[in-house]
Amino acid sequence: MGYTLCVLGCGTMGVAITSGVLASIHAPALVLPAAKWNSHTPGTFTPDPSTSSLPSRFIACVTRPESAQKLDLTFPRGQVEVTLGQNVKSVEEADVVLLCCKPQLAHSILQEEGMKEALEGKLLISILAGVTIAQLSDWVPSTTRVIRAMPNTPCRIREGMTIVSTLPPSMTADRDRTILLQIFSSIGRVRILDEKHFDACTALSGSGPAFACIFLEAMADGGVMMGLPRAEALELAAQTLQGAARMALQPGAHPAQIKDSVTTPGGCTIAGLLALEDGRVRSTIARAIQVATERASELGQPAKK
Ligand SMILES: NC(=O)C1=CN([C@@H]2O[C@H](COP(=O)(O)OP(=O)(O)OC[C@H]3O[C@@H](n4cnc5c(N)ncnc54)[C@H](OP(=O)(O)O)[C@@H]3O)[C@@H](O)[C@H]2O)C=CC1
Ligand SMILES: O=C(O)[C@@H]1CCC=N1
Repeated sequence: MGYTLCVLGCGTMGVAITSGVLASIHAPALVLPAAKWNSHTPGTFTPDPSTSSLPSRFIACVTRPESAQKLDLTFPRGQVEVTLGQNVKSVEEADVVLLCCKPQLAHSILQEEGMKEALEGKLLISILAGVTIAQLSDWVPSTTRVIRAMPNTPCRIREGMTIVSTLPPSMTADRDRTILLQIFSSIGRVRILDEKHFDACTALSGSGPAFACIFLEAMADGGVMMGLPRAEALELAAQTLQGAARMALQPGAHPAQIKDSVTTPGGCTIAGLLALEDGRVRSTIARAIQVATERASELGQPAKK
């Protein structure tokens, strides 16, 4: 069942999702760790190994010629139709619309002349931070099925984490559900959560790659301080974080247990851990998630007077 996906606002995330999905179509046999986690972890979506619920045609919308040129160079030749200032026509030609613009632009884009008609009867998946299903539903025709997803940049390498908002009863067993879950499970791990959790998910997994990279860079800096070459320090830090994260995702694993298993009594790990605790690293990181959640809830909302 082929269908057309229109990426309405194809910037960082539009590219990440489209590239990941294209890779999964063109290398479907590749079983990624994220796909394995999906199939082993209760509550996550187990993907259908076939790619039949993935799009057969992609349209990517932007407004600036330089963005269009960049997309033409980014996507493999002929796999994505890049359109410039043609949102309505692109949505008309699509079956499913993936809204990936900035939160503050959603209202004006969805109010463009002819957009309402173009969206009639279609599935609209929004990845916008802060913009609620209620807001989006107000801006589109009543026949448009609106759902939210919160992916992250690792979707580009098919190691994403995507939260999908709880599906309305009308969507629990139908084609929309299959399409939605197949898209995001083809590019990483997927979990369904109530929309009330979306701002926290935006902060934790949406913004999370940035927070993780601060920690990663700091670890590498420490290595450089102690004489390691920069490139090796970065490799050690990244692979170590990846390994620890993958251990933490094993069934029954707990980060405290992993930490304890590294911590030889009287050894160097406990010395380093105490230095981290002196720097209040846990509350600093947790507060970052809190502040980012609060900020996420403001995005796409009318400015306070
Ligand atoms: N970046 C991230 O890690 C994550 C972002 N998100 C959400 O994803 C959304 C996009 O973020 P991100 O990809 O970082 O943003 P970008 O700025 O990279 O992408 C936005 C895209 O929208 C296009 N655009 C702007 N105006 C219009 C218009 N009128 N019509 C059509 N396209 C338009 C831009 O192209 P041009 O300038 O050429 O018009 C650009 O390609 C945001 O809502 C964000 O909250 C969610 C999860 C993670
Ligand atoms: O910073 C932002 O607002 C977006 C949402 C999550 C990640 N990037």
